[in-house]
Amino acid sequence: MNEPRPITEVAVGVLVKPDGQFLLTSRPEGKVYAGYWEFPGGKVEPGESVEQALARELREEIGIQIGAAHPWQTLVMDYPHARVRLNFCKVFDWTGEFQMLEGQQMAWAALPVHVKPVLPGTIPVLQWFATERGHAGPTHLD
Ligand SMILES: Nc1nc2c([nH]c(=O)n2[C@H]2C[C@H](O)[C@@H](COP(=O)(O)OP(=O)(O)OP(=O)(O)O)O2)c(=O)[nH]1
Repeated sequence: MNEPRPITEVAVGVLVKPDGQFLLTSRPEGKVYAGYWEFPGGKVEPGESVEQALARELREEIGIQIGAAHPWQTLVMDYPHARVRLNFCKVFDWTGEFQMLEGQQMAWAALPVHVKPVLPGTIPVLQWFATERGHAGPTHLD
């Protein structure tokens, strides 16, 4: 049997506003899946917890300071370029102005999501939201 591919831990932030809208950002030029929409986050560095990595990534990428990160769901994705474990955390509190420090775009979204394309690893999150919110019908546009 083949050895499983090594897994890269990724911390992902699901920022939710009081009205239920959630933040999506586009992947910057130069990264794999450039232009695809996702929840902001990035790889956990050695010695960091998921919560620490999330706070760092959101500070570096979108310029905000987050309050508590609430672990929500995890998902392993096997991409051609990597095998990743996405650690999705909900975040309800943050301070600072949003700044797209890597030239991304941002969008506050609701179901169904209108920005496209969305990253494959983002689609299950939209389905979790749909279940949580009793949303029927498509979660995003193809
Ligand atoms: N941030 C984020 N990454 C996701 C999501 N869904 C998903 O499959 N991924 C994948 C894409 C990448 O393979 C990996 C995240 O790595 P990344 O390239 O964004 O991480 P990073 O900011 O640390 O990048 P770098 O230092 O390697 O440039 O997780 C998502 O919703 N958000």
